Amino acid sequence: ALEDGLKKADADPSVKAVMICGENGKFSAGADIRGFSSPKTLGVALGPIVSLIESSEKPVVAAIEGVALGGGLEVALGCHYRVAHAKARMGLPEVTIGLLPGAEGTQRLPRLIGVPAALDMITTGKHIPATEALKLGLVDEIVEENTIEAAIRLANKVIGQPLGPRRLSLKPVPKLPNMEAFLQEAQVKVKRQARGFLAPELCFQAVQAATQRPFAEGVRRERELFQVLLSSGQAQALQYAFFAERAVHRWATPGGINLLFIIFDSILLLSLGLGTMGQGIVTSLVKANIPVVALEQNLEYLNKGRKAVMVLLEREAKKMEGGAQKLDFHNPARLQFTVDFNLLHDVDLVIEAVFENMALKKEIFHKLSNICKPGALLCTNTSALDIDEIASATSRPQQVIGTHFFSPAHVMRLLEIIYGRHTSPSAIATAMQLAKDMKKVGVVVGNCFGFVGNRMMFPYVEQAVFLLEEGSRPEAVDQVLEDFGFKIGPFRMSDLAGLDVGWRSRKGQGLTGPSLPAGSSARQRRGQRYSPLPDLLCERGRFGQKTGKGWYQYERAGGRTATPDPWIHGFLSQYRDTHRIETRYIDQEEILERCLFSLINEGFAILAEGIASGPEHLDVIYLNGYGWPKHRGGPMFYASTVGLPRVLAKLQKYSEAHPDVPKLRPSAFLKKLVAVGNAPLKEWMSYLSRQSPKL
Ligand SMILES: CCCCCCCCCCCCC[C@H](O)CC(=O)SCCNC(=O)CCNC(=O)[C@H](O)C(C)(C)COP(=O)(O)OP(=O)(O)OC[C@H]1O[C@@H](n2cnc3c(N)ncnc32)[C@H](O)[C@@H]1OP(=O)(O)O
Repeated sequence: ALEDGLKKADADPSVKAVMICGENGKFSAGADIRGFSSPKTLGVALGPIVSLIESSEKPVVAAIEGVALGGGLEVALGCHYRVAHAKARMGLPEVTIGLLPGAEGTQRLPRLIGVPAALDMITTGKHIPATEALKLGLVDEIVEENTIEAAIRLANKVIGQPLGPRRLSLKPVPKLPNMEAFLQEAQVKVKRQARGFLAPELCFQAVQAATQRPFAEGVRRERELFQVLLSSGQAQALQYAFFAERAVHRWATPGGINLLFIIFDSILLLSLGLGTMGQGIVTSLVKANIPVVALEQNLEYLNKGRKAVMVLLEREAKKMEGGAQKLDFHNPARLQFTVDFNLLHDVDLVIEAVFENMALKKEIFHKLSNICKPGALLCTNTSALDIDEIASATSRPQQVIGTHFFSPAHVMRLLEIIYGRHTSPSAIATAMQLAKDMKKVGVVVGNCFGFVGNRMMFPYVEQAVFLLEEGSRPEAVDQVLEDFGFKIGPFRMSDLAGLDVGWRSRKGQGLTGPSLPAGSSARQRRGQRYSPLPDLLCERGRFGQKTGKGWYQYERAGGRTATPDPWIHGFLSQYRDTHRIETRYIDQEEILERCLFSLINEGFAILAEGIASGPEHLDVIYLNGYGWPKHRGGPMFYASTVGLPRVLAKLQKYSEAHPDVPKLRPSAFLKKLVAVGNAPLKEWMSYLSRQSPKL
């Protein structure tokens, strides 16, 4: 349509200028991402159309409203002038779906805004607001009112002016005094951050080509690099992740109810407990512009919590400086701190974020149930506790729901939303809307120990520790998983989170500590293999970073630089001698497979039990809450790329070698999917004959 329109305009002498805009207040979100997996649509090349726009003999003005992203912004870059609405956003987000701007954007953008700014936009894919675009010179004008009228005004004004200087392909890339050194440094940074993710590096190479070659040759290079990415599995994984994130917004209860109207504007929210999680939750709520009351049990905790929240909010306000939105946190109507439980009468929604202890939570929910107004929704922030048991302490279990935030709660995007046996659809809808307003990804899951994310994490961590017993070292296991793409491996993660957290939970479950029955075997619990290694470290005061020693040693208590610890190596070998464990060399493949396939196996069990409604839900949880490398699409997508028969065969092999480890025993659902001929991921759920009552 663009091509036809331009040709018509060129041929019609009564047309003096052209304005390009989008429909319904949006310029363009770029190419249809679904089209990248269908070879038919790839024949339509956008680059030549952008060139056609640029070569027009009549001035072409882009009127940018809403978004101009990817191919959409590339179209705008072909125009001779760009006018944007003040609320518009622009960006080249192709890198986030595993690609690079493939319609000459990598060659035009550096010519317009310079290499450093272009490189930043193209390698990160960030969206920038119109105000920033104006400062960078990406747009010529921003308007508060009618963008289209403003663009037409500008078009009329420039009729007859020379177009040569407005054609970006004819401009040289602005020089930097130290271009070579700048590029070298930028490449090192991109490589370091990418950890096996191809697109940022190829984006870099495309921009580098703009600095080294004439425009046409740069475009050729851009196309070559685009093709490399297009055929890489990484682009498919990221595009799957894009749609998976949107699919989790669609949820349904067992009765098929999936949406109720929630009016959320005037909600007053109460956050109960101002520990680390509470502080992050309050910060996120203020950022989402939701009026919030923060309640603590005594003044000492309240003042400590208030101080910490203020530090976080000041930091957030700094980050938002220059943007359209301001953080309003000094206004008591938006944020107040109190120890007065009477304020509970007025709130519409409570998020309880006290210590992870069932007795304490039940006591609090009993109190909430008595004080809060009838319609108020009661959310509990828990990472593993039974929602039904917490709800049983109230007279309104239909309004009790789990909201599992991830630490730090003002940074992490994931919010697991856990419904109990009695939770109503409107409670789920409200929690989902809250997630959206907080700019988080809400994923609705069923109620079981550890819910989805932590339940899948347990076998992964368990395998990592078993590997140490059998002969590996913390740094070897971490290295394999970090090479796979995780930001940090399981042992570095455990040191960061604190080994005492798991220790407390295992004591609570009677797996260690005083409640462990006398005469229990050191390495068996309830007939299954158990490793006491983490408990032994805790007994020696090695809690990780906070004590300066854990699976690694640190420069000091609270230090962050992990160094392999010879003490741990000696301790492990003594442990193996004591328990007569034969030490063997464990290769990288076994480390990777045992950790990942046991996690994936649990994922299949979760799907079969109806705890989550599809593999996309599990993948979105892992991508947004557990640092799973985005370019691998999430654990279940990864399993589909490895091939389910291979995953099954490996689990069978490891399970035979370790018959006392139930989490290595292949799930019946995985076996079924292999038996029906390695069903594609999209069809997995159709092979579950009977939906579990949990759905
Ligand atoms: C003028 C362009 C013509 C293109 C011709 C094709 C030629 C092909 C030649 C290749 C040359 C390369 C071209 C270019 O360099 C490559 C690209 O442009 S890749 C695409 C880049 N764009 C993006 O990555 C944008 C992705 N979208 C978003 O960031 C957000 O969706 C949004 C636009 C900011 C809107 O956010 P929200 O308001 O929160 O809404 P949703 O996210 O829920 O989206 C609503 C709905 O729309 C679907 N959707 C959004 N963008 C795309 C897209 N680009 N392709 C397909 N579908 C898209 C989204 O999935 C939602 O639908 P649902 O999944 O809920 O059904």
